[in-house]
Amino acid sequence: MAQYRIVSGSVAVISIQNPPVNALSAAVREGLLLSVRAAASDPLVRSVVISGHNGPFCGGADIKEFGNVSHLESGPHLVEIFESVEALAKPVVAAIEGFALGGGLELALACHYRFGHSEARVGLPEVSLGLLPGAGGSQRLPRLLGVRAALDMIVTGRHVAAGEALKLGLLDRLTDGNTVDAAVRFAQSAEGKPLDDRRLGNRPCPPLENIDAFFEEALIHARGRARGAAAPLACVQAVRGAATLPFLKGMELEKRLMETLMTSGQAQASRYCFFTERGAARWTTPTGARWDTCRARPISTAAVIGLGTMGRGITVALARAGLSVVAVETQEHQLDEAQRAVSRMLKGGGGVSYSADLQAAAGADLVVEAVFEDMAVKEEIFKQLSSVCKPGALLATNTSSLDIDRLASCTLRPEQVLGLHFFAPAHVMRLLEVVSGPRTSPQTVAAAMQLGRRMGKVSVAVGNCPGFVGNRMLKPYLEQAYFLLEEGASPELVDAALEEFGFPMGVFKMSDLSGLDIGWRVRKEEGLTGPGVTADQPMRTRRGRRYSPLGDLMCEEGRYGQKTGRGWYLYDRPGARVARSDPWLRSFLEEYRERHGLLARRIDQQEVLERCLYALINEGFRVLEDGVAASPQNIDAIYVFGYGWPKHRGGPMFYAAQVGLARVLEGLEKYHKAHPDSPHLQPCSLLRRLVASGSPPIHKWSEVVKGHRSQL
Ligand SMILES: CC/C=C\C=C\CC(=O)SCCNC(=O)CCNC(=O)[C@H](O)C(C)(C)COP(=O)(O)OP(=O)(O)OC[C@H]1O[C@@H](n2cnc3c(N)ncnc32)[C@H](O)[C@@H]1OP(=O)(O)O
Repeated sequence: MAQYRIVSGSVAVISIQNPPVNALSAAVREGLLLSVRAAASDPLVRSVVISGHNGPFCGGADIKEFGNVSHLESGPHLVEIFESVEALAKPVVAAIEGFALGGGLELALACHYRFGHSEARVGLPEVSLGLLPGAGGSQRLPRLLGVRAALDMIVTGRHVAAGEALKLGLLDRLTDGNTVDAAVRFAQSAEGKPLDDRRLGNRPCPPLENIDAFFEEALIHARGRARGAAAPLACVQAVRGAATLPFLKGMELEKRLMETLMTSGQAQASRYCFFTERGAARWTTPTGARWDTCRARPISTAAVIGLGTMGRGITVALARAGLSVVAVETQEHQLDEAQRAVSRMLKGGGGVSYSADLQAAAGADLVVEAVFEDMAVKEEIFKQLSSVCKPGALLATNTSSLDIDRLASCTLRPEQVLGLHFFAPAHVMRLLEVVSGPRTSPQTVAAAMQLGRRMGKVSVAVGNCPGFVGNRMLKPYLEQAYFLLEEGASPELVDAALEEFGFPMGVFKMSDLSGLDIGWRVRKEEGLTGPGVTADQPMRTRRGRRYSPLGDLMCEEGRYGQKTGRGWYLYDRPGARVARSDPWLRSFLEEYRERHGLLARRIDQQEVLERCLYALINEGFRVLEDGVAASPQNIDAIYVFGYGWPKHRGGPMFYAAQVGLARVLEGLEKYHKAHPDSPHLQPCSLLRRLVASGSPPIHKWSEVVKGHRSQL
């Protein structure tokens, strides 16, 4: 798995061969070490070039081996191989095309020179796998770039483009031509020259003033980036080692830190996320249609109907994916404003034209309706689109919860109607829920999934039900948060618990950000509040179950969140972002409790987490049972990429498996006993069956789910 050949009489070219990303599997490591030894001992060889076969240099260690200690242990270790490379008495040049990531870049850092193609990118993304660059990267990179630049790359894990890498001094030269040929020529020119100074292990780290203060601040910053995640903190510690210890001592520290991370639940969860992200693309339907057999008609033109915040973001996302887009808004003043906003986001026209007439959608391959959440309005638009649009055009709605099938019924082409549930801001957020109704054709799903990929989204195929997967599961989570306020908690307490768990924002801050009026409108539509509710109905009960009117009361007070400068928190002015505690809210909650005879009790963070998260997870099991999501992995992808679930906790279903299904069941039983009027706390039958069948690992849950009707 490492090809070895001699070119130009004296250059050994070692080529890593392990498609698709030339990962450093046990076989590659074996081949690499043998090749390095062969080059060292062959008197005819005077220099060495290391490259990747067929394009990419190397995507790093083989992540598939990480869960399997015997694979990881077999073959030589990366550290040993890289030491041999660095120690070689002949110049070694890395020829980097495509990407050099993780162990791939660590290999390049062990080489004496680094040549890059101008379109290559390099990085140490281990942190997003819950790890640190554990094969010398945390010690060599600071010696090359200095602590600041190295720490930034290691803690963020970002990919650095070749141009920037050249400026940083990470790459020695760039070429637009054949990188291997250029590296071979250079290697020959370096034959016989001294190498001591080129060995990063020999170099001291460039000095840094106020080391203690610098690393204190770096730790605070790393903690803030991903709350509760261990890897960023370990990265900072390792780089501090590089700045303060001799190379070999630093390597020992790196090894100790890596050993702790490698076996941690967080690394396991992050790795799981890596594969769920990619696995979501492999969709299937109950009719047997599959991602790899179903042909999708390509989409090259699109129309977006409605240019509010969502419509603008969707327009930008489609235009950036290279589609020609017509953006339609029937209200003229809104159209002008939207045009300016979209142009700003696209930094120019970007293939978008504008119209106030729905007829402009006539020639589009795909239409995305993004008007506000009102079924009657959407039905009318779909009726019109059905006659305006060309045959074969796909008609999508960006609704976040309404019935796709009802909209399909307004058209003469129900098999071409689907939901494309984007998340705000639509041009930034990675998640796309691709929602099929019972009549949506597999070709329609295939086209949407392909388009999602073009837009750089994590697209997940889901079935049609109120709220689909993400918002359906969010409902019980929100509901428990409201109940906790009624029982004595404050928004600050609930948010602190969730943020400590790792969410970037607690539920109440999130609600202030997205606007309390959105949920209010949905509840009105569902008949839970508003004019349809008669005065004789108890305020805290709906349809025989506990109901909290807190959100409705807040909206009646005009507290919509950030946009009004007041919500669950107080803001300096409408649109401001910094949330402050609001004494008004405290009195409001006290009066509310008194009015309803509720006794405030002490609530701890554990109860907050268990009530909110277990209720959400329980609904996740119901989603699986109902066949609305194809797998627990798909649910987790939705939560990690659309709802801020911390990656180092894998997603709600993975988290349930990690906590232990029996413990989740026990928790739900306990809370349901205490709150029998809250059906979301009643453990669902799939969870019970999984526990009864011995809590199988997550990849085997589908065997227990089997037999249920798929909605996909
Ligand atoms: C003592 C030291 C011990 C351990 C040291 C560890 C250091 C490391 O190197 S950790 C790994 C660091 N590398 C990465 O994090 C890179 C991860 N990969 C990517 O970011 C991307 O895959 C990519 C390399 C940029 C390529 O992207 P793209 O072209 O979009 O293809 P994908 O769909 O992402 O991937 C294709 C295919 O390859 C699989 N794959 C990718 N990287 C790895 C890998 N490092 N190991 C194993 N497999 C990998 C990926 O899963 C895809 O396969 P599927 O079957 O579709 O899942």
